[in-house]
Amino acid sequence: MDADAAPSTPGKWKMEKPHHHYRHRLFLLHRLQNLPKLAFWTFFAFALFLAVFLLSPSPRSHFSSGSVRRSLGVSAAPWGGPAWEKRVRSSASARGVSSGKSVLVTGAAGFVGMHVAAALKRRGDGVLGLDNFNAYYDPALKRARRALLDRAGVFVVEGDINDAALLRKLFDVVPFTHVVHLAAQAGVRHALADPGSYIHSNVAGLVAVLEAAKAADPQPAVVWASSSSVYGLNSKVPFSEADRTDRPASLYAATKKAGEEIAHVYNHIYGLSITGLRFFTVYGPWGRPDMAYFFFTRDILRGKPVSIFECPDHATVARDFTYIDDIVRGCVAAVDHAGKSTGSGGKKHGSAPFRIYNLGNTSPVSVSDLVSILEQLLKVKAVKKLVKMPRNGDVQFTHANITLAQKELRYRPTTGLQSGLKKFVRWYLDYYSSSLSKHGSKGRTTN
Ligand SMILES: O=C(O)[C@H]1O[C@H](OP(=O)(O)OP(=O)(O)OC[C@H]2O[C@@H](n3ccc(=O)[nH]c3=O)[C@H](O)[C@@H]2O)[C@H](O)[C@@H](O)[C@@H]1O
Repeated sequence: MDADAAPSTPGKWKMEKPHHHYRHRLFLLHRLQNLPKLAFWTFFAFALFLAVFLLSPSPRSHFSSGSVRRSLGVSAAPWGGPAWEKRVRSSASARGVSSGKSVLVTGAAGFVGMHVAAALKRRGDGVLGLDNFNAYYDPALKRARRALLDRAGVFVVEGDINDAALLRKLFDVVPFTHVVHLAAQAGVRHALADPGSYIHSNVAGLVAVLEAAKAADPQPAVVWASSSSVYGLNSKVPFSEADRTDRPASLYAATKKAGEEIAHVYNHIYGLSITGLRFFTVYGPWGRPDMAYFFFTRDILRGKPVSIFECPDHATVARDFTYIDDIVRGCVAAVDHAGKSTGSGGKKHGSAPFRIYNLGNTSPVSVSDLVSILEQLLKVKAVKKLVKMPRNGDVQFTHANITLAQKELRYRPTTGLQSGLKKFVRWYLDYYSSSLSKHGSKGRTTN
């Protein structure tokens, strides 16, 4: 017996007795007598295995959970074929004498994804988008963002980041230099309702993307979206990258924190260059309808009450709201400063950059001030309800220290909340009213 395999509590196993070849012969005899039975059970086990194999999902959906996909309303679009590959290649090809970057943007039909993809394309990079168009919020808004990218020359492939075969195919067709990974299950409070979707997208999905990047030749550099929410219950302000992030207040935050640790592993083992960006409450035109500034605007216009959270001691709840154009500049700078991955064939050949930056605005504004600005811009008085902050994963306060991003990325936010919201409101009125006139009273929904 292997000494290491022995139990630590003596007397639980009986030591083997001698004369074991005599017992072995008896055992063989017994087996021979039972041969018909044995054949039956072998056949039965094989049939069972075959049935399970045939009924199980194909390897294409290896990482995906069918129920999660269905609950999110994700539809798998067909992909592949010479015409599709041609479109993928052409979208991902850098134009003229640009830096020659070829970037895969995941979550390209999302808020930040659309803006980043458009900005990279504008300056001449090749850009391919990927998005699963799930129904977490109005997919029509995502399709409108896709139409905008389409006009800009960016093809958005419809597919899930958990589809390992699709990712492999994309890397086979295009030697991407960079991946900007923005696909995620966002929203702090929704994690109470659908925890599985956060694990599916932010943990399993991130691993699927890093697996594809690690296996690609050449390996791309990866820039991805973490979140200010990783600071959780940290009370030291402003939040610096070196501060504690081991006390998340929501499952969303926990999955983003897990993502940072997972990213470290892929950098350490496979030599992937990885930059994590901690976004602070990003807002602006083409934003997300699940965010407070967005649905406050809708509710104020409809005369519906808006709930303003406050802490039990009446302390204000505040956010370091950051305008989308500032975030886009931060993302593009992160791409340009990413440095190279060093691995090939799944092996690391030297150390590669591993970085984390805060991208915030550095001036927190209370939620009640946010509502006042909206009232003034919309010229409508809000019906305000002060509500004790529910225990839903929200934290009281966020405030970014951006010294590191300033130094290394030359990141300098320039838009204050008042002027940023002005641009958002202009877009909102235009987007929803033009839709109203096009589609009659049904209009666009902002769910
Ligand atoms: O910074 C981030 O990393 C996160 O920013 C936002 O999360 P959050 O800051 O909670 O943004 P909102 O959901 O728009 O909430 C903004 C503020 O309004 C408050 N709020 C929200 C809803 C409500 O009904 N009333 C209310 O006062 C929240 O407590 C929060 O202080 C995004 O939703 C996350 O996806 C993102 O990762």
